[in-house]
Amino acid sequence: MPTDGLTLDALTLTQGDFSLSADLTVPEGQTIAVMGPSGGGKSTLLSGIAGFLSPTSGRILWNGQDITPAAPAQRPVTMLFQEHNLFPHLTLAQNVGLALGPSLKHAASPKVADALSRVGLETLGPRRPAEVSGGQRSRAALARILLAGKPLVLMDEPFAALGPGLKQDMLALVDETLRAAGRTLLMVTHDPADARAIADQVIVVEESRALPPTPTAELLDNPPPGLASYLGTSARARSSS
Ligand SMILES: Nc1ncnc2c1ncn2[C@@H]1O[C@H](COP(=O)(O)OP(=O)(O)OP(=O)(O)O)[C@@H](O)[C@H]1O
Repeated sequence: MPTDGLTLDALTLTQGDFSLSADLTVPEGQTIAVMGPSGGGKSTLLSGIAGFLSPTSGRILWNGQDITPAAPAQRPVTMLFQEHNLFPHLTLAQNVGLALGPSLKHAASPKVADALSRVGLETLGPRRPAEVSGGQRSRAALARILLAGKPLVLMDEPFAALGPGLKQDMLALVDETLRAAGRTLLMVTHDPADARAIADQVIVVEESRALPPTPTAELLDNPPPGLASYLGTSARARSSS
């Protein structure tokens, strides 16, 4: 079994009477789209990897090291939710500075200025989240992830609330900045266009299983029956464009 990257070794995750199994490896540095029908277990998978949900069996390894017993903060993992988790009473610089520790003094660090400039927010550090646009809030959340320095980044439909143009811009920025930083990204999305835009491979989550990653074009050009019916005609329309 390869040891570089994320390995889910005979993993079972359980929520109520729902159970998800996974036995797969994600190579370090890759961008992976996580796709599948609603209720299939995509968020359950991310919660297990992040450590919010303890597995009922199996192990989670990062670069060969067993992280299954580690608390979320001790894992090499950071997670971005749709609402981005910015504190409304703090400035963008203070929010980004939290990646360096709980003191608000980190807002003045050159590292925060650098992270803000990498996402195009160099002048907006003093503003609060309510004083910037939705796209700019997404950028601030991405800056915090870049600064946090964790090698594995999880995103659960991160930009669903943005309009299509803005979403594309954010995906391009995520791709550019996380790849440059050598991060491994698992991103839940319902949109095959998102996967085609940035994902090297896709993990399909359906019928209580997370399947091993498959190269994006190969999978979306010829989806297995379960994924094809979930994607409907949209995947075919996009694959021919
Ligand atoms: N806290 C919980 N307790 C019991 N069952 C849960 C809990 N959270 C989720 N489930 C169930 O687990 C299954 C998988 O849910 P999950 O949220 O992982 O799916 P998903 O693929 O992310 O769906 P969606 O695309 O709709 O967000 C569902 O059947 C859901 O009802």
